[in-house]
Amino acid sequence: MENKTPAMDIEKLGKVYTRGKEEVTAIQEISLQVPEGKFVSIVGPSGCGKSTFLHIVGGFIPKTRGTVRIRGKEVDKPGPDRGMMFQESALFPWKNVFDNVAWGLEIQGMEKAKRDEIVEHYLKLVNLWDFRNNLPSELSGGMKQRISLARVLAFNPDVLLMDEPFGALDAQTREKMQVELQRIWQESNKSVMFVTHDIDEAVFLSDIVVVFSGRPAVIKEIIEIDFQRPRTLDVHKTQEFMNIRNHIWDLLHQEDGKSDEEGM
Ligand SMILES: Nc1ncnc2c1ncn2[C@@H]1O[C@H](COP(=O)(O)OP(=O)(O)OP(=O)(O)O)[C@@H](O)[C@H]1O
Repeated sequence: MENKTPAMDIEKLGKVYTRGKEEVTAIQEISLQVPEGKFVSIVGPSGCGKSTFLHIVGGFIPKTRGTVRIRGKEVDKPGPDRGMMFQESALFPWKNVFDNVAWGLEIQGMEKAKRDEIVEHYLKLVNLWDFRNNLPSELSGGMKQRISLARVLAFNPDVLLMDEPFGALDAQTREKMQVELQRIWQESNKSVMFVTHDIDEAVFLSDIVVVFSGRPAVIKEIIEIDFQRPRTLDVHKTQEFMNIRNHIWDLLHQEDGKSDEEGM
């Protein structure tokens, strides 16, 4: 059997937060392997530890136990091999779209000609090249998130970590962004770990959906989604999609109250 190094390899990860004298176990123990090029979503009850998990993989917060490897290399702090995207776009309001995407490359010391070429490539990939001279305030929420995505991709990270990136968008824009993200992901060929509250979003986008239990998080189930790509929004109407969605819904509702009660 082929034995390829996974893009992300999380082994026996545990996280305990300390609040004064109190200890909060956010993650009991999670092991997860994300194969190269796959799109993996994480869903789970509110407060179960999804963001904590993603931020540990990103190296933004320290783990208590376990190991995180990106393409076989152990990591415990942020690095250019991991690109992170959040719910809010965090663009510089005083810089135009082009300069927002160029910024990270500029501080890396990349020469201008090369930088300009990369920025043009990614702004075209997210279909916003015509808006390169606009300020973020002149753009819609969906456009801002596409620029954030262009900015992250411009760094050419090995893996993309996304924490509810469409959480602040209206339902229709959100669906359009899912279709766009699928296209961009297929063209860029990255491995993705995507945290969402939205079951439909997870099923539509993913090769694999990982369902977390209530806090402290463990993996409740790993579900493979094998609808053909590229998927269109019509896939929502198929019986198979509805069956998977209902199954995940049942798994999450078995967990009702567990995280919130303890997490208050
Ligand atoms: N800095 C912190 N200090 C102490 N406890 C924390 C800290 N950050 C998160 N927690 C606790 O850890 C648990 C998991 O939080 P986390 O934000 O990872 O969950 P989540 O599943 O992403 O939540 P949501 O779905 O609501 O976004 C919660 O009980 C939260 O209160």
